[in-house]
Order: sequence, then C-alpha cells, then structure tokens
Amino acid sequence: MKPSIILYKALPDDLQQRLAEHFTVTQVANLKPETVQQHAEAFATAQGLLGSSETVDAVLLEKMPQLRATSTVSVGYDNFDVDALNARKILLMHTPTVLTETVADTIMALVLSSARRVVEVAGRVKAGEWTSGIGADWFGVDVHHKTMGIIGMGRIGLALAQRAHFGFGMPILYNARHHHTEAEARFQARYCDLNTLLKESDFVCLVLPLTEETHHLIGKAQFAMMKKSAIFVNAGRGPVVDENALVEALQNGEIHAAGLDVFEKEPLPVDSPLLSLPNVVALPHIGSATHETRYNMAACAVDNLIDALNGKVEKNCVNPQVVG
Ligand SMILES: NC(=O)c1ccc[n+]([C@@H]2O[C@H](COP(=O)([O-])OP(=O)(O)OC[C@H]3O[C@@H](n4cnc5c(N)ncnc54)[C@H](O)[C@@H]3O)[C@@H](O)[C@H]2O)c1
Ligand SMILES: O=C(O)[C@H](O)CO
Repeated sequence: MKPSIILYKALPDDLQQRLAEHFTVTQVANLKPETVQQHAEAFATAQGLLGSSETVDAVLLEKMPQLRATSTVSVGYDNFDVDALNARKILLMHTPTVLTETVADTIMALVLSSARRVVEVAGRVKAGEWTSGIGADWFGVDVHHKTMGIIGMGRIGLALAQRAHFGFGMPILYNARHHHTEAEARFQARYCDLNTLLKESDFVCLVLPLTEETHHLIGKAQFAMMKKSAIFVNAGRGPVVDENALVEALQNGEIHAAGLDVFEKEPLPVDSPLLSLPNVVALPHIGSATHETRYNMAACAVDNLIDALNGKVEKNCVNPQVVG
C-alpha cells in the first residue's frame, strides 16, 4: 500500500502526478486547526507532509502520529519546530541551491532600485511629472565600486558577492559565523565583525536565516552605526530586523534608504509606515519567485519527500541525524 501524505500547496500537474505515483495524496488548503479537524482521518494516518509557509509546530504534530517526513518548498525553515520534529525523529527536507541564483538576482534588484530610485521615479513618470529636463531631485546614488557588506555569507551571500564583485567592481565585506575561504579567494571578500561591517559599508545586505540568535540582530544601535548614506537591504527574514527601529532610522535620516523583500509581519500591513516612505522599495517576498525557480523548488520538494520516505537523506535534509 502506498504511504499517505498531506499536500498543503498547489503544485504543477506533472508534479502532482509524480506524487500520486508514490503516495495516496490528500490535498488541503492550509494547516489551520479547522482544516486539520475537517481532514482529521487523513492527518492521523499521514506519513508525509509537503507544502510551504505554514507553521508546523508541536500542536500540529500531535494530530499526525504517523508522520515520518516533512518537505518544505523553501530553503528557510524557521516556521518549523525543529526540536519537536527531532524529538519524534521526523525528517525535515528543504530546497537549498535551486533558488540561490534567483534570490541573489532579487537582492541586486533591490540594491539597484533603491540606489537609483527606480520605483519612485518611474512612478513620477507615470504620474505625468516628466514635463521638462530632469534636475537633481530625480538623481540617485552610484552602486558600482561602492562597498557592499554581506551579513550571512552562505549560498545566497556567495552568489550576491559574485555579482557585486565581477558585475559592479564592489569591494566586499562580510560577517558570518565562520571565515569563508571561497569568498575570500574568488571575490577578495574581507571578513569583519558586525560593527565594522555596519560602519564601513555603503550597502548593508542581510541574508541570514531567522533563529533565536538572529532575531532582532539589527536594531536601533546597529542602524546608528551605519553611514548616513547607507542603503539597507533585507532578503533574509523580516524578524532579523527590529522594524520599528528601521522605520525610525529611515524617518530620522540615520540611513539613506532601504530595499526590503521580507517583513516582521507578512503580508506587510497596509498601514505600515514603511509604505509611506519614498526611500523604501518594498517587495512581497519574491526572492525566489520566478516561474523557473518556483517550479524547480517544487520539483525538488517532491523528490525530497520521496527520498525521505525511502530513508534517503544524503542531500537537502536539515536533520539527517534522526535516522539510524
Ligand atoms: N527573500 C526570499 O525569498 C528568500 C529566499 C531564500 C532564502 N531566504 C532566506 O535566506 C536565508 C539564507 O539562505 P542560504 O541558502 O544562503 O542559507 P545558508 O545556510 O547557505 O546561509 C546562511 C548563512 O548565515 C550564516 N549565519 C547563521 N547565523 C548567523 C549569525 N548569527 N551570524 C552570522 N552569520 C550567521 C550561516 O553560517 C550561513 O553562512 C534562508 O535561511 C532564508 O531565511 C529568503
Ligand atoms: O526560504 C525561502 O525559500 C524563501 O523565503 C521562500 O519562502
């Protein structure tokens, strides 16, 4: 008999078919308590769980006593209670690598659009304000050859450094838990402590996961250390930044501008002060959102679940130690 799984995300038809070849699939809209109750029998017997963005905590796991593997269509897994999964020896699979280059492209888009005020001035053109030669009130600031500081030199940080170094001639500073010899050798990236990075960078780019350690890592004191001309970019996770402190730093001119793909609360509330600041480019968490990459992530998550339920955890597994 095929193992049963819960699918809580719409997938392309061919991937849905691939899942159905291996598993008995129950598709649900989300993992809200009402949904779980409505499909109680399917949750009670499911050995696998596949989807993205929803919270998977100890309360949900209690409803899934047979669960052996979860597969998220994302690289970040801060929405999972990993300790609770480990305690039950449930595997957690994720999708690193397939999205790295696309997310690095998005970060460069934020760097360029916030520095050159692309969104703001394009809006002025559409509003009919381009009626004569433009003056300095339409100008931005240069990106090329400015110093880029990268906080979190992992897969995406490295792909960002490559773009900034080879494409824009930017000196790279980075902060991470360990020295990154590849980044140092290929891009002459210079390791520095967080405070030095904040003080010396023209662009401060955050690509950190959300953990207990990184929660509100960047707050009032950190914005105060940045240059007044600094542009702050966050494409890691919203809660790594104290958003009230960010708003204050932007309003008080402590930093020049911000490019943001992630927020403390998503979707960003429509009354967020960030939305009324002209020096903010706000995106709806689209780091990996291209047709190609979202397909590849979904395909990777499907393969990951098939592998995990067959005991294969050589790649893309967050907690391989739970088997054996
Ligand atoms: N905006 C988006 O759509 C989007 C897309 C993909 C990933 N992300 C986020 O980006 C994160 C990074 O992805 P990745 O594939 O590069 O992961 P990764 O694991 O390769 O890199 C993360 C890096 O952060 C470092 N790090 C962790 N804690 C740190 C700390 N306290 N101080 C300094 N460095 C620390 C790690 O050592 C690692 O080098 C993901 O966890 C996710 O939250 C966002
Ligand atoms: O972590 C990721 O893969 C992205 O943020 C999408 O959720």
